[in-house]
Amino acid sequence: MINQAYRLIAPKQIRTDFVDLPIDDENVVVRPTYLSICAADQRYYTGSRGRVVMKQKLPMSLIHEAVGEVVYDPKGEYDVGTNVVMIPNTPMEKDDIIKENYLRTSKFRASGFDGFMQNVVSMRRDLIIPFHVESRVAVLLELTSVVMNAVENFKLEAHERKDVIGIWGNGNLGFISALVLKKSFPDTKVIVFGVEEHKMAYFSFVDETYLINNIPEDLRVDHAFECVGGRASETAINQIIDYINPQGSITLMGVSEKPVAINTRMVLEKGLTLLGNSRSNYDDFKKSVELMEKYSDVCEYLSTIISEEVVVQSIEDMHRAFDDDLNNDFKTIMKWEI
Ligand SMILES: NC(=O)C1=CN([C@@H]2O[C@H](COP(=O)(O)OP(=O)(O)OC[C@H]3O[C@@H](n4cnc5c(N)ncnc54)[C@H](OP(=O)(O)O)[C@@H]3O)[C@@H](O)[C@H]2O)C=CC1
Ligand SMILES: O=C(CO)[C@H](O)[C@H](O)COP(=O)(O)O
Ligand SMILES: [Zn+2]
Repeated sequence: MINQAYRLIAPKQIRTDFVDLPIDDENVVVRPTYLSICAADQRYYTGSRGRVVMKQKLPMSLIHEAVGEVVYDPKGEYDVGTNVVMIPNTPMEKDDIIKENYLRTSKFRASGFDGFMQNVVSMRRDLIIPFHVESRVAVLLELTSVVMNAVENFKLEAHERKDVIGIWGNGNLGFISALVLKKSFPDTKVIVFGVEEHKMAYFSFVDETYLINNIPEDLRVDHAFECVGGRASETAINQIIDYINPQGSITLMGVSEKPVAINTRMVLEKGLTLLGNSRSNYDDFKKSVELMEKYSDVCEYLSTIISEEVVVQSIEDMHRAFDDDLNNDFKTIMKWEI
């Protein structure tokens, strides 16, 4: 079967490629319905990954945050029309110790192989999960699963005193991290730190918010989540080091193109633990689906960070979505009608 893949071939240039669609019993054909733009997609779209990496990765369909509906299942396990989330991490082997989203042999959609900007996607049967919430909110499942991965790691590695958790970064990742942490640790005080005052208004469910240039001198957190990324994560991580109690854990999630200089002398002096977190696996998605299906308020809060919904019926609409996204406070989603 011939399929259309909308591939980035150079910064801000998208081409329609006609590709063969693999169909066999191990795959289910899914038609994307909603796609959501991640900062990682923007780094490719705007070409800010640098020439060497761009050359290695392109041409490539973008987007790794997507839901869709089943259009064909050779084994008949899924009814046509079933809403499913598509898991972007594609493990090529099993490992008893290392999580599949960290295995160097795993492939990841829109990071070296085609993402979900396609007419239909042939998905491995073990990489789709049905859901029963609004699709336009369910499209945030991937980002939620990334937080689930990080919170699971935090539960395993951080000491048990969790009176105060600080989240640096009042954007998409910080918002969902705050939401999941409040549900996971209802007795813990969750404080969000950011730059823009107006974005703090979205964080009505957390205990306190502070602008980073107006933090009380004596404020302390037991643990912290860094949800900033880019060059700004250097400032954020060093500020966390200043405000965290000894032997606290710092959950690192922000992606930076360049190495980040941090105050390692104080990391040693306070006996801090740095936890690296990236992407997610099937179980993290399963927990995210259960979270959304169990708590209707979670879906309501998540819908507040959908800044714009762009109906995509042409390549021009795709460009508009990516261009608008650069100025949107939170998430830009695409209603996929091409
Ligand atoms: N580890 C993983 O698997 C994943 C990582 N990410 C990464 O996480 C990072 C954040 O993504 P996302 O939330 O979508 O991005 P956003 O831009 O939505 O959020 C970042 C937020 O941090 C704020 N900020 C900037 N500087 C500071 C600072 N010094 N202290 C506190 N807050 C600050 C920004 O404010 P302002 O906008 O006003 O500057 C913004 O609100 C990115 O690098 C992204 O690639 C995303 C998904 C998965
Ligand atoms: O956004 C993410 C997961 O949701 C990851 O940060 C992203 O996959 C990293 O990929 P790349 O190395 O291609 O930037
Ligand atoms: Zn992402």
